[in-house]
Amino acid sequence: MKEALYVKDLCKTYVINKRQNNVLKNVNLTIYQGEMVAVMGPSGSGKSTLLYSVSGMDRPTAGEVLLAGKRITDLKEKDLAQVRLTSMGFIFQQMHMLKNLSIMDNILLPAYQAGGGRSRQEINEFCMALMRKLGISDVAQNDITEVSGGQLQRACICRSLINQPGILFADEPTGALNRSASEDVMEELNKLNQEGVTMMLVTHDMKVAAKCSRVLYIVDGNIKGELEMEDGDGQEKFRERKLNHWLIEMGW
Ligand SMILES: Nc1ncnc2c1ncn2[C@@H]1O[C@H](COP(=O)(O)OP(=O)(O)OP(=O)(O)O)[C@@H](O)[C@H]1O
Repeated sequence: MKEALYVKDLCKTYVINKRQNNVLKNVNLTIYQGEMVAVMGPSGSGKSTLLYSVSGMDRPTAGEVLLAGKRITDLKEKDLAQVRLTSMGFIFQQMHMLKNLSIMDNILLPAYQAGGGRSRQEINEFCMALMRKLGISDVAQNDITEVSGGQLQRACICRSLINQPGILFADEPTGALNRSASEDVMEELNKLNQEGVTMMLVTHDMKVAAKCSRVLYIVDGNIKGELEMEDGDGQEKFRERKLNHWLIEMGW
């Protein structure tokens, strides 16, 4: 299996008023292509910090990160921004969409910014296909205030995929959604994963994590354990029970 993300001895320390807060302490992990990995753990354990540090949204204090075999830890900001734009997709709980643009224009923007070999027509057609796939083509021309939370999150997923990234990072992708919208969004993410999109997502939601192929449990800046979900685990309820037992063992 090919490595999508390789992380070695990753440390992140925040300094506030001369006081050091060692949030990540020598984290090691590998995510293979095609995996869907959930990161769980208590509040303040460093889940979001880990996601931001491995995805180049934030600079780690020490350690190295390889994206599809390429070291990104010491890239200059401009080069790192290009890697983020072209090789990574991001989905957040708070959807960072631009207010004066339509849903479709918000999705298109990163593709126009990235340049590359695709013509505007190719990009537009790809965008339309993504919106059809995620079931939001009928709201393509709506303003971002004229759609539901679930539709907006689907638009964010389209935007995260517009540059065909090697890996998707998501921080509480269903955190702002009600149960039914959350289930729909997870179904879409699962489908994308089955089509080969690699994902790393932070979640507090057991139902969300139970749909992933592997779960990492982080405590106080270290990965305390990991649970592999076997294909044969099949049934949703069975997976949830298996995860629940394991989380209790982890001290959740
Ligand atoms: N930009 C920052 N500057 C200083 N400290 C920060 C910053 N971001 C996070 N921290 C601190 O790092 C620690 C871990 O925060 P982080 O957001 O990674 O935790 P988390 O596990 O994602 O928590 P939650 O589940 O509550 O979202 C916390 O003590 C937090 O206060």
